[in-house]
Amino acid sequence: MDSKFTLPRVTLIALIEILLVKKYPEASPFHYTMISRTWRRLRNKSPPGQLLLEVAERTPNDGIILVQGHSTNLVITKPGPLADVLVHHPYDFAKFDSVREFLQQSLGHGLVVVEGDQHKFMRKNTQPAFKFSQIKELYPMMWKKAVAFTDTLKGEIDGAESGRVEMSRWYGKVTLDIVGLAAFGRDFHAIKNPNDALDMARMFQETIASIRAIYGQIVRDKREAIAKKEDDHFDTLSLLIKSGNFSQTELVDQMLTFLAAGPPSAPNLRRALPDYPSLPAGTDLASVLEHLPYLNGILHESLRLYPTVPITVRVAVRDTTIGGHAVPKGTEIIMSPWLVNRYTALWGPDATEFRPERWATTIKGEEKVNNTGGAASNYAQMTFLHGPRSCIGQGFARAELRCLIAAFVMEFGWELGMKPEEAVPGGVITNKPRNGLFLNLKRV
Ligand code: HEM
Repeated sequence: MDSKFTLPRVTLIALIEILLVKKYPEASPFHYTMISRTWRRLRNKSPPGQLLLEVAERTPNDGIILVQGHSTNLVITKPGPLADVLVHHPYDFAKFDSVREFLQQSLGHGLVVVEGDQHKFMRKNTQPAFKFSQIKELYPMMWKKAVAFTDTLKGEIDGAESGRVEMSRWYGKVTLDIVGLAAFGRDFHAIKNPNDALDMARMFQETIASIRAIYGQIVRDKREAIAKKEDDHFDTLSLLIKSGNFSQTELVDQMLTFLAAGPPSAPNLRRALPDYPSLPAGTDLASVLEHLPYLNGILHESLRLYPTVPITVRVAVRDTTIGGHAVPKGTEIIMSPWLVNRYTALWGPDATEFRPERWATTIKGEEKVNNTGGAASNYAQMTFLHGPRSCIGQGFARAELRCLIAAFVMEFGWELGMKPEEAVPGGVITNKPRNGLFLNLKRV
């Protein structure tokens, strides 16, 4: 990277720097650096967000790094400024029109896409479907699907004691099944029948129009069932219809949004679930799984180090402030869960190490789950963002991952089934295994 700093480049940077300080005198207290847009090219060679992390690690900063390309960008790195953007005045910032237009093609006017008052209204009316008591009700269904997932993996190794399996294909399908049941009360059976006509992952690529038609029908069916009082389900769609706040089109858009968002990872377990795989009547699975320190440590640590959304970008829609500094309308704001989640300033020198034990605290000789991973601020964990534009499905996603990890470790031991250097994250908008994820599974 240092070789990029040739004399003409440094001169240019210095010139831009002077102009910037003139144009934004209030920005002068920022510890800032000038970064050329050519870094974008470099970024493609490393996981999205990695370059921003390297910039932050090299640049002393108080939470905001000014990056000047053809427009002014602020990279937000620390809790105070993150809280300003995400929680204190979130509606001063919006997604880029181009991003929204792109998402709109598949998600219509779903929650991810809308802004301002429309977002406030929709969020308020969608939130009840995702509250804790609601998710608790979904645990047994998620568990059933997690066990079906392990059965499918056993089939993949032809019932043998061990075998090599590409995992990402299957977790996409099982999360689709879980979201299908949770959102519509409908089982797509994607995991059992890879060629099912309702295999949404494939259909998304084929034609959005036909998906909308199918969802339209599902919504109409559900409305009819509710009208005839035949529906007593806890699924999200039932709750949204019953709220009376959404039109037919809005309901279809929300459903598309949830399905697109779904797919994004024992001994104590055996003690906690002695009758595995069955759950004796009355088992409070949510409270069993949420209190296992190591299971939760693995879950939190995986989400921390491999955030599904590595970078998210906003634009200031009015003159505003961040961290006490004036930020003019039009300024671009870059927030990177990849950067923040791995930043030594927030996590210490072992920031990039996978250490599930950081999420457990020993109290009176007993290991208890903690929800900070030892970081001083909640904002050090940005996988689901924070505030009114945070992931509304985060409790749901954690619950489903707890079930999937638990059922998986009850059935299998594993080793990496590919070269370690090939098991790397990639993707442009979302993080996923660049070359698939091959594991050598061994029945336990
Ligand atoms: C590990 C799984 C998941 C991760 C890491 C994740 C992460 C995120 C992130 C980072 C955002 C904010 C995106 C941005 O503003 O740039 C988001 C938004 C959202 N997520 Fe998730 N998500 C996950 C699973 C889910 C699930 C399972 C659902 C629904 C069932 C869901 C529903 C949504 C919705 C509706 C939004 C938009 C919220 C709003 O703008 O008000 N997500 N998610």
